[in-house]
Amino acid sequence: MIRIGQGFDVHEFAEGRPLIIGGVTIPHTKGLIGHSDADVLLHTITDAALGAIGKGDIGHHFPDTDAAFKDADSAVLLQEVWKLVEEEGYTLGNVDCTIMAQQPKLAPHIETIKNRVASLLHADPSQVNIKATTTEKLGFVGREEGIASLAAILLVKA
Ligand SMILES: Nc1ccn([C@@H]2O[C@H](COP(=O)(O)O)[C@@H](O)[C@H]2O)c(=O)n1
Ligand SMILES: C[C@@]1(CO)OP(=O)(O)OP(=O)(O)OC[C@H]1O
Repeated sequence: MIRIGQGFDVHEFAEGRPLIIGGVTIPHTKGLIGHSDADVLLHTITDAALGAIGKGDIGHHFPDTDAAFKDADSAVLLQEVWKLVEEEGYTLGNVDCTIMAQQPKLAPHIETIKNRVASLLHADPSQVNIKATTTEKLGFVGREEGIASLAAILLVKA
């Protein structure tokens, strides 16, 4: 049995915030804001996993009106969702992600992010692919107002 899911998320930049992507703190002049730690990549993967098992979205499971999730570590939220995935009998086939960021340059951090995501999904790094792209200075990403992210995930059950 296989199940496919996709995810998309956007977070806005603000001064004085750490930039956390894929559970990794990336040195930059500003970070992303949200109710949680605003880890745009982990939110995208969380939504893709929930989509694959037909269980709604991140805001349904962790409402941004609930103080319990204020400044939440998005790695913990993903781990909770991954428990649901495993309870359904699925493991990761592969996940492919695209991060849209004009700045900072993410290439030096991709390997670290990939290893961290693989560990959160109880998978081998070869099952995780992380890509980065600018939007050629166009739109909100191009104006460095925020970062967007996309993911496609395949779950497999023996
Ligand atoms: N934030 C980013 C964006 C892109 N990269 C790397 O640069 C390559 C070229 O980007 P284009 O937007 O011009 O296609 C891209 O393939 C990534 O390898 C990056 O490291 N960080
Ligand atoms: C993660 C949650 C919960 O803290 O808050 P945000 O950091 O605002 O992120 P978003 O991508 O809007 O997803 C759902 C939320 O309920």
